[in-house]
Amino acid sequence: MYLKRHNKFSCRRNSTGTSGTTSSGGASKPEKRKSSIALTPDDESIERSLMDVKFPTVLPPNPQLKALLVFHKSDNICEVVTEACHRQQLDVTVARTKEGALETLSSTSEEFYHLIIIDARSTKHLDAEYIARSIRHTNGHHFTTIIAVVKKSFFEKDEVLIALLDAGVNRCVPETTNLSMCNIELKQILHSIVRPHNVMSTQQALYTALHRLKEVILITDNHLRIQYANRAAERLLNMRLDEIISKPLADIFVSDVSTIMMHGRKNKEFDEILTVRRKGQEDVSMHVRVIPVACIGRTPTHYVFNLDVPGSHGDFVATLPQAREAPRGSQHSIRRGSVDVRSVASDGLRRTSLAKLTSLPLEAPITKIINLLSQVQENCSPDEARLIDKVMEFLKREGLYSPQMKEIRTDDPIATDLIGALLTGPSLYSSRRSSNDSIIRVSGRQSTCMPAKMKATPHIMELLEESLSWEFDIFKLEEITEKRPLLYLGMEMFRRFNVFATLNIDENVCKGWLAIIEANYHSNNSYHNSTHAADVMQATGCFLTQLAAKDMGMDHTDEAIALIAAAAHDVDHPGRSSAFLCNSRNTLALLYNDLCVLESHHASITFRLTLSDDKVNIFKNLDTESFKSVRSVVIDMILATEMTRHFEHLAKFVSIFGSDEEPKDIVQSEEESSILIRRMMIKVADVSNPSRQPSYCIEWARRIAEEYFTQTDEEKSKALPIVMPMFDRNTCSIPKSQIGFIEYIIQDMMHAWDSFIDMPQLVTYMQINYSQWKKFEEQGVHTLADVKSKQHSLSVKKSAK
Ligand SMILES: Nc1ncnc2c1ncn2[C@@H]1O[C@@H]2COP(=O)(O)O[C@H]2[C@H]1O
Repeated sequence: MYLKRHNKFSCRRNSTGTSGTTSSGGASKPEKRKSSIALTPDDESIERSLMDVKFPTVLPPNPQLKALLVFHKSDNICEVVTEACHRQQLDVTVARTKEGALETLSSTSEEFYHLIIIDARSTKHLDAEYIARSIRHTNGHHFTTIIAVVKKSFFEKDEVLIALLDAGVNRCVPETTNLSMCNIELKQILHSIVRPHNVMSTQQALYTALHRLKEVILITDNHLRIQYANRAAERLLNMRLDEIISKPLADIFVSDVSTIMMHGRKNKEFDEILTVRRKGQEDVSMHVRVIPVACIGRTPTHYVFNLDVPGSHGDFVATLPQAREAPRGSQHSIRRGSVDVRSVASDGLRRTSLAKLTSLPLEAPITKIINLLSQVQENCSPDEARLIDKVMEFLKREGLYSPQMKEIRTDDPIATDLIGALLTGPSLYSSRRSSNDSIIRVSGRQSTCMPAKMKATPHIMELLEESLSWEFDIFKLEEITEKRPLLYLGMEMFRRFNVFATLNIDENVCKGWLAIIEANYHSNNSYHNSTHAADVMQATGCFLTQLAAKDMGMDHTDEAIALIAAAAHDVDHPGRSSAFLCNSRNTLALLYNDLCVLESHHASITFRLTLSDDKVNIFKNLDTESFKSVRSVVIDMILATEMTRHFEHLAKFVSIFGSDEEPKDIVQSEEESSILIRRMMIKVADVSNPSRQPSYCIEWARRIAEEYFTQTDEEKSKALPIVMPMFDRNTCSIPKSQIGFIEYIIQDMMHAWDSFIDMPQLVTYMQINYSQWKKFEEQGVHTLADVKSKQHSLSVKKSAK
């Protein structure tokens, strides 16, 4: 139990500085109080002189101080302490027991105190040592001042006082019934301990800001020995903090740094391009600004270095790998002891770190411009350089940095064909004239509201028990549901994730929705059919489960949205690519101006179908605002599956979640983070087939190859431009296409997602499949027929076991 006594009005300094007392129960309105440790005349002069110095000193304003008094009863000592606190205008809370005191500081309580005064006169009623130790062990009480009131006689027994100080007490004060002595003692404590603690906590905030800064900051002492380095400095130098601290500055610069001190002695800033030495990496030229700071006396005691990469402006440093001993994999995966994938894939698919993303062929045009400007800046006058700095400031603004694919260079023409077709936008489509046959037959399907008959046989139910396993057999479900896997799996997922309750919707409406969505997938597509949709939904269910298990779970609405988007993300896919639709002047390409043609169509038709009939409208019970927000997230997720922006989505995700820190530590709104996670989740689910177990992976590869070949067949027969000429059923090597797909699209993405979500099986299966494709390639397995016969022999072997 603790008693809270706000004595805000019982004693306060009036405007003339004299003290007056008002009744705490009085109805008078509280005046705005002067801060609790008001600056004394001495303080004010200190503040003035600090204002005069060249560099700002951190003097945060005094907050309203809060004190917790832990006294088991209100005897005369306690009353004197309480009164002294009131005189110093502290906001006082009293606790009578150890439990009461600790309860107010517990993690669930929002209370915090600048000052805690514990009655340590006897251990009979209160164990002051225990209380102090517990406070120090409670998060967020680093800068709390703890005072122990002890018996005068204790000052002869230093072991008692030392034990208290060792437990975290800042000062032991003798008991007194003399109010003015107590008042003076308290004032001294406020000035000499509480106030510095307050300043230190502000400095801690500044250190945190420095640590997060994209620019590199180093602070040295007056002998140019490094005292502080921020995280960007660790990244730049490719060294850990303990390797950097105390190092002479000369060790990290190739350029001569002796002139820095000459400038410093004249209190002058230094501003030049210097070359930095980086451990195990190439040297890099940096724009170095050095500010000398005199903390004591007149000559510089410290130098603050601000290093900036000409051209890439900090973003370069942000994407550098964190200095750490991790020959492969993130610390995250090593910590959890993930499978040694090298042993599985010894043939050379190396585990790449997320930093490899920096070597992806991405370059924003803005980077080129900034590089050119930096070159100009090196040889111009200081005034011109300042102007260029300003220009670069503008150019650094968001939106100008969206990376685009540069030229793709692979050794293999099949990979070049595939990656080019997946990642390039409409400008690269051939402009050759072509037949304008529409291949989309949306009308007729669209208005069909399928009766959602379901017969969940024991066999289906048994299979669905495993529906959240990464090894779930989606092809078996396709077979036993007679090609209606989406309906059955969808209902199971909706049930498991409580979607009926979340959307406040009848199960039958959900059934109807899944049925109409499934009916609008083309069952004659070998790949983009409802089995693919069910597969993506199943992967999404696995990811949602894992996120929840890792305490990163989404809320119920977001889970429902993710499942809905996954189920519908390819609805009415014609089995031809967007490029094909553009080349053939399909109505959809005309409707969407050749931009994100398929994905725009999937999103649009999802809502057209859903809103077409109340019997399938799973959103009908949402209010207008909720519907708007659900709709926008579903659309965003479906559009994220568009592959031309693959690297943009991946790079954004890695830049936020790529380090080993918890996402919450990174300055990014929760909503922005959720968007990145949701996009990445559906993207990974969409192309997770190379990370499924080998027999499924081969089957998916066979299906997508068949679909690509059918497109090429049609392009040939209709004399259309051939989007992927290498995907000719007579000549194409399927293993080669899979090797390229894994190397260029899948690998980095799976590593990034695994590092975030902790599902090492994604990487392990990918490695195994990669090795398998390499082996097939060596064995001369190329065509669909070859792959089919391999599948056959593998399944025969499996059933013989
Ligand atoms: N195993 C695979 N091999 C080659 N391409 C694939 C494979 N899996 C998915 N894709 C492609 O990746 C694309 C992702 O978006 P879509 O589903 O629209 O179309 C998909 C296919 O074109």
